[in-house]
Amino acid sequence: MSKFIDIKGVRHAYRTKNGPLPVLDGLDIEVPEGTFCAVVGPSGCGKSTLTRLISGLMKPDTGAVVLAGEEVASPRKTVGMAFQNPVMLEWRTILQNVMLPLEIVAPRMPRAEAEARAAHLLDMVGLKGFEGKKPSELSGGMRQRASLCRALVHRPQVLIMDEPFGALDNFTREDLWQTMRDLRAAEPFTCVLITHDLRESVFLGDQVVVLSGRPARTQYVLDVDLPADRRIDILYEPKAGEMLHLLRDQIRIAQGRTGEMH
Ligand SMILES: Nc1ncnc2c1ncn2[C@@H]1O[C@H](COP(=O)(O)OP(=O)(O)OP(=O)(O)O)[C@@H](O)[C@H]1O
Repeated sequence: MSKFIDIKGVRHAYRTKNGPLPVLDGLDIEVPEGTFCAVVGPSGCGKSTLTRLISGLMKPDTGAVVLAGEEVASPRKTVGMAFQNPVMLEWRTILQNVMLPLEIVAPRMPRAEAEARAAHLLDMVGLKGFEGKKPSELSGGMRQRASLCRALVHRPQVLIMDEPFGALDNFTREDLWQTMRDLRAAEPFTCVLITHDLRESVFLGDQVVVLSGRPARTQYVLDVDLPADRRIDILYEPKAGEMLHLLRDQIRIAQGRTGEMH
């Protein structure tokens, strides 16, 4: 499969008043089209910086981020983003919030078509009947579902998610993982997910990239050889268990804690 996102030899340092702070140092990630890449690594290693580079909000000092054959040099309209705390506009209904990217990316799309597209996605994530509610009338999990719809409404080339389920309780989080799986099955997209949750990375990922401690390089890449229509139960099976052990060991190495007991 061709690489859709190609991150090659990326190095980056932030300029701070105390001098340069190297954050990424030798990052190589290849994400084939239509696949899901989960990125894990120690706290503060540079994961969010990576999302800024892919979305074109920043350019690396050296190396390149190539998206669909083109080097990313400025912010992209064809990227959808979802974060831990979805910012929803309280004066707009859920349907109107979900439609927002279409107003920016496809301003000529007839309103009825935009509404139908947004309503279809809300239906898919189980929010049929909530289209007319205001964001504050929804639970955190429901708001995150709506935020996923908003990130996907304009059919982005790439969906970037930075800890989108981090603030949710375990059961809601697992529900959302299954929603993600169903959304992908219905409308394939290429995705990069930043997460601290190894179970999440194995359940959702086609590959899991482990970053080293700061400055981060690509330390390890795990191919998640599990069926695409996986169910939560699969996480309790030996194959997934082995992957989770391996990832935990890799995180320990990334944290520089190789000598510790398991
Ligand atoms: N704009 C900035 N200017 C200077 N330093 C920054 C800037 N943004 C991030 N940093 C620093 O760069 C390092 C990496 O930050 P980043 O947010 O990418 O890490 P992260 O892996 O996403 O962190 P976490 O796991 O805690 O979410 C941190 O030490 C952070 O303080």
